[in-house]
Amino acid sequence: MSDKPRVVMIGLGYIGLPTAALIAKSKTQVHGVDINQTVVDTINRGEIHIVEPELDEAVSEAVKEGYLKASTKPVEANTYLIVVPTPFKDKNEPDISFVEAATRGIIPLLKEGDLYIIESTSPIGTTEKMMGLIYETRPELKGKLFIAYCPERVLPGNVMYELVHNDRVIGGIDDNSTEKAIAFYEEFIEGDLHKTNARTAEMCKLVENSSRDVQIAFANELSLICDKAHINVWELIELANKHPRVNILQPGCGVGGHCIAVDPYFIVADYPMESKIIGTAREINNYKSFWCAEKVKTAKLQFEIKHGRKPKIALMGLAFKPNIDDLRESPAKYIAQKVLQNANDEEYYIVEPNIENHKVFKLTYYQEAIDNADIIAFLVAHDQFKNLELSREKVVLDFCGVLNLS
Ligand SMILES: NC(=O)C1=CN([C@@H]2O[C@H](COP(=O)(O)OP(=O)(O)OC[C@H]3O[C@@H](n4cnc5c(N)ncnc54)[C@H](O)[C@@H]3O)[C@@H](O)[C@H]2O)C=CC1
Ligand SMILES: CC(=O)N[C@@H]1[C@@H](OP(=O)(O)OP(=O)(O)OC[C@H]2O[C@@H](n3ccc(=O)[nH]c3=O)[C@H](O)[C@@H]2O)O[C@H](C(=O)O)[C@@H](O)[C@@H]1O
Repeated sequence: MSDKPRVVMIGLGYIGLPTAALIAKSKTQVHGVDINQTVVDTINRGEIHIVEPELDEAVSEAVKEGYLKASTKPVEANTYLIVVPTPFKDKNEPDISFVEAATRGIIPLLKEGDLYIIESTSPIGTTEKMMGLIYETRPELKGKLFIAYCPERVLPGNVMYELVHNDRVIGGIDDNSTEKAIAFYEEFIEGDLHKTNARTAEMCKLVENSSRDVQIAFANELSLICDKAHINVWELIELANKHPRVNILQPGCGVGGHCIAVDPYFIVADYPMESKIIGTAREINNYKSFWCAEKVKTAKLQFEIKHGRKPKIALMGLAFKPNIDDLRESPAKYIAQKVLQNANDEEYYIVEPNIENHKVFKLTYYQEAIDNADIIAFLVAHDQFKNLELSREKVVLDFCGVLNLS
């Protein structure tokens, strides 16, 4: 067993578990903590509870070699990483209660010289707040701990690669904390490690995702304008992007996932007067989902008037983005819920090729839906939906450009 610092990783989800496995790979003993007993048991069997390429081998090896163990309670270590959820509450206010609970859980274990790092996406000032909480409970440790914030930037689906190769931004509550955290990450990260302070690092994460949200909002706004102007928005963007300094993103049926659709609110909640573009981008991206649902309803009515019968409608995709099975904050799911409200289930085919069963939606195989539907609404540009043969009689609503991008 190694003499390197023992690490406690609190939160063993989409980010905490891959990170724990990566640290364990460098022969550092990692103690993973999760409040979910099923998660803990699964990991201790060397198995995983989430879908992420290459994670199963990494966890199985780390557990087999004895470098990764999980439990529901933290143990004494030298380094503590907080990687728990940071959702939002009503009125789009950030909820840091998980970070606080995780921090409270380790306060009794802390000793002089320990390193405490928050990786959870957090509103500005969270690291300072947690420092306050720690020193309020353990005043004898004041100034004797290293405290830092280091946001995670990995893209789901490519986590094992990006964990190692992405650059990281590391901000301590003082220079010594930053240096100590850099020395820790240097052990297993190959990307460049950029030094800053905790508040800037917190803001940096929020800004990265807000920037993407704003850029997608621009594309979604264009799609609304182009719909009225009878211009193919996909062709338009492709042409505009031929300019050497223009790079417009793709419109879709809204922005989903528990990061880009959430994190910008962490800025807006604290700085509502100053964050006009960020707030408006959120509104545009949310509105785009509503607009798509209304388009489906209108197409249905028009069909009924024209043909004197109710159409069969296929909703293609439920996930929050292409080729994944994650439905968190999914605009496609929102649209499906919206159009199914007060509708007869029999009128709809719901298709999600990355999921076998869903507890609310009855799922249909995509080819069956395509063959039998009168109206086909593409909500997510899954690979399976590309290059499909569609009869000319069908009404096609391509909200995600899957037919144009094929
Ligand atoms: N999933 C992603 O793509 C990315 C997520 N992030 C951020 O990383 C943080 C974690 O996200 P995920 O790993 O996706 O969340 P997750 O929901 O997959 O996992 C979090 C885990 O923490 C556990 N947990 C909650 N409270 C706890 C506590 N007090 N003690 C111990 N365990 C506790 C939960 O049971 C869960 O297993 C969030 O702040 C998120 O915004 C950042 C970059 C990418
Ligand atoms: C700045 C950035 O690229 N952040 C990444 C993002 O991951 P996520 O999977 O949520 O991002 P994404 O692929 O842009 O998808 C978000 C949403 O935006 C939509 N989307 C994306 C690109 C585009 O041109 N048009 C569009 O409509 C997607 O369909 C999806 O609904 O958020 C992650 C996070 O913070 O959890 C972060 O680690 C990732 O690096």
